[in-house]
Amino acid sequence: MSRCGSAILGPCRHIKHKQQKSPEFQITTNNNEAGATRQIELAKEQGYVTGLYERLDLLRARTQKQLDGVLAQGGGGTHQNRSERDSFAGMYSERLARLWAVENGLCFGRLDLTGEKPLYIGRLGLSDDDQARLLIDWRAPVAQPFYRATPAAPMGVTRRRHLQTRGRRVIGVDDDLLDLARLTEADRATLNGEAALLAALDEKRTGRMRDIVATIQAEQDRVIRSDLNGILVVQGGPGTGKTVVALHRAAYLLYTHRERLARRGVLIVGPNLTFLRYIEQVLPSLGETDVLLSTVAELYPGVTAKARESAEAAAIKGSLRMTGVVAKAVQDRQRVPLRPVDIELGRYTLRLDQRTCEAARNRAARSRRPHNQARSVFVRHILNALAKQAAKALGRGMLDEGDLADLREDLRTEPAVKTALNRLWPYLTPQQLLIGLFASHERMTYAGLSANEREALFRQVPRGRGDFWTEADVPLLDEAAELLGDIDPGVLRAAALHAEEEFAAARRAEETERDSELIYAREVLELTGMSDIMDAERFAARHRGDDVHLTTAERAAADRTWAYGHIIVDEAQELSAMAWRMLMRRIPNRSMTIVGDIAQTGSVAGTGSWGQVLDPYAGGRWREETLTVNYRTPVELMAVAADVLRLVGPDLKAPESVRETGEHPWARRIGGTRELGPIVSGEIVEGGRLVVIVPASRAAEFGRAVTSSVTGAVAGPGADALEAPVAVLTVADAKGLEFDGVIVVEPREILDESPRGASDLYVALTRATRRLGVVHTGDLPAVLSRCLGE
Ligand SMILES: Nc1ncnc2c1ncn2[C@@H]1O[C@H](COP(=O)(O)OP(=O)(O)OP(=O)(O)O)[C@@H](O)[C@H]1O
Repeated sequence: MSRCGSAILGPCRHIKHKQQKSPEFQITTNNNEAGATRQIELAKEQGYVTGLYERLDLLRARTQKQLDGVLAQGGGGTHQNRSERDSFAGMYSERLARLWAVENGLCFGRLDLTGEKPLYIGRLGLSDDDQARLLIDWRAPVAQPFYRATPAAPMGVTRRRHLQTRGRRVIGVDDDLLDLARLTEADRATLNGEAALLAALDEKRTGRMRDIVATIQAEQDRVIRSDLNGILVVQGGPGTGKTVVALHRAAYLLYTHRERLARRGVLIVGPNLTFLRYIEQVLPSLGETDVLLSTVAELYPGVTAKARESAEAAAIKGSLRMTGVVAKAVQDRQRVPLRPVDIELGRYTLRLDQRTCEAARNRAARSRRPHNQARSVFVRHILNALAKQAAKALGRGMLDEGDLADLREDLRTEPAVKTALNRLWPYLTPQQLLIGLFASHERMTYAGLSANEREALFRQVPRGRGDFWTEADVPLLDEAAELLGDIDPGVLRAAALHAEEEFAAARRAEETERDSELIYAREVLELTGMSDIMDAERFAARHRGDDVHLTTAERAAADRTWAYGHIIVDEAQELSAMAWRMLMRRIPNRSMTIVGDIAQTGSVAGTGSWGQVLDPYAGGRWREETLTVNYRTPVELMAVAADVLRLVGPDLKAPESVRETGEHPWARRIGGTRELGPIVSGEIVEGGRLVVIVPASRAAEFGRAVTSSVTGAVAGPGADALEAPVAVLTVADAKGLEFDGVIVVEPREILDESPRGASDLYVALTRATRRLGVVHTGDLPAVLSRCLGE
């Protein structure tokens, strides 16, 4: 027992810690007879499981044959024939993928029910040719008692058996006896209620999250099977299974509402790419592949938001006030010129005065259409005025409507008129709008940003197509897209044809014109950029129906206006108000699962309460479930973290750890960075994963110190960080992840470097499944000294 820890074990869960078994589960026999009975049970289960795999092989062979048959028909025939073949081929491929996905752990449980044949529970449902049930899908309603039955409420279950398998071999059975009156001597030989869970929790970490289908706990099962409709918030401390439960919920919802969700798709939003990598194998292992995993940074099609920026800039951009700023920035681009605009047309000069421009602008604004669509109203008004002037100039006096229409058309294609119209009311992509805004103090002032805000947000116009966009820009691009509306693909294509011409014009402009003109020229280039053209092509292709081969997730990812069937948000406390606004646009039916922990909020733009985030969209109509048991962090380590949690909020309650390991956390004072390497080397977990969590402001320095002295160590986020034996990460990068061992470096600096420093330190201290160490140069922060002090 640690100095600080105490064995706080779960409330009324059916599986408890080994040393804390409830009397019902403490029946064990250790003699030879029991060993023999156990072997007999194993052999029986092996027989059944072998039969299931034979059935699975048969179904795979049959489905493969059906798929081969369809593919052998080739690509000929009518459009209808082709489309039917495509959909059959899609259906068989999908079924085949599902049958292959369940190879590992096909069957993991058995339910013995009063007066009925046992039910075997597994990753999918199987029946024989006479439709007799062989295996029940874990998501089916009849499988529910496997996760929910307790001795107090057995739900008709007399025994719940966990089958441990390796490949196709049954290597162990592990029983919960729920109806003790029916206990036989043979039953007593295989009792070991909590073994399956503890075995799963004790395994070394591989850098990838595993599914928990065999050991879902009752409070988690309630969340997984909660109704599809409405917003469900799952609040829970670190390690309570929020992520893993959210993923199983996705699989459950797809199974239960397959048709609805297959059409509209499910989106899972995670905090960063490393995290998505960490969880990406869970759903495929449950046989579900057509789900879109994304970060907020990737939610705007065609934009890769990789650039970094200050926390201050991100916080400004995350605030709801930016809706007004973006709206003003659009207005700013609907200019009324300060002086009349002269348009040279050969021998004639036409003049656009301010009154005409203002009238055209007001008419366009009154149309209430987005900027790019309202442009046609503006253009019509201006062309009318110019046509009348031109008629006069040509000495043609009174013209009828037909003649005027011809004149308007001639003027529309005149380059000088086009240039004038583009300046007065340009077609704008969201990218152009924001690039122009952040590159100009004048525009930012007009949009309502203060001097300090302008200072934080100012960015030069990008020179190339390098990393320009940040994660916090993405909701702003989305906001701008709403206000600007689409640009007609025809216009974009025409613009592309003139790209070369415009490139030259832009270069000339760059040489001769003032700053704002330069920006304008660059924007023209952006407007004619290939990425926009490709999007337009894809858009057109989708409308022609050419995109049938895309999965729902792929189609959804390419379409900013896609409305999903369900959205799951993980680490949801980190999202800014603007990010929520963007997400809510993608889920008009508000069917959402939001998982997170308010105590772990690290982002300055993140949230301090679920009501604050959700009430504007759901008006109080959302429900909350709480997860209370920590499956990751052992008792000994959680005692350290609990002290820090009190710093986050004196009333916050740490989750109860399910395990004790007997391994005590340690703290070591060092003289300098040089000493870090040997300490890290000494903590490497053979065959497991170790993370060194460092203050963000010194990530590069500590990264170098560790990677230069520890073989195989990597610094910074990414797939390598998950796979390497040692990774050096900041708290933000380690959020949501877990490791066998954790070393937290300079906790004082982590506390001090952000207004949410206490939450950050809490997150850092709760990443370990087994070992925790703290390394510091100065004094240990007081909050750690109770458990780690001398
Ligand atoms: N019922 C269970 N059976 C086996 N393992 C479980 C179970 N529930 C949770 N776990 C394991 O506990 C660990 C923590 O789960 P998870 O990462 O989902 O927690 P979390 O609440 O999202 O944590 P955090 O808030 O710190 O990100 C994971 O390894 C997960 O697989």
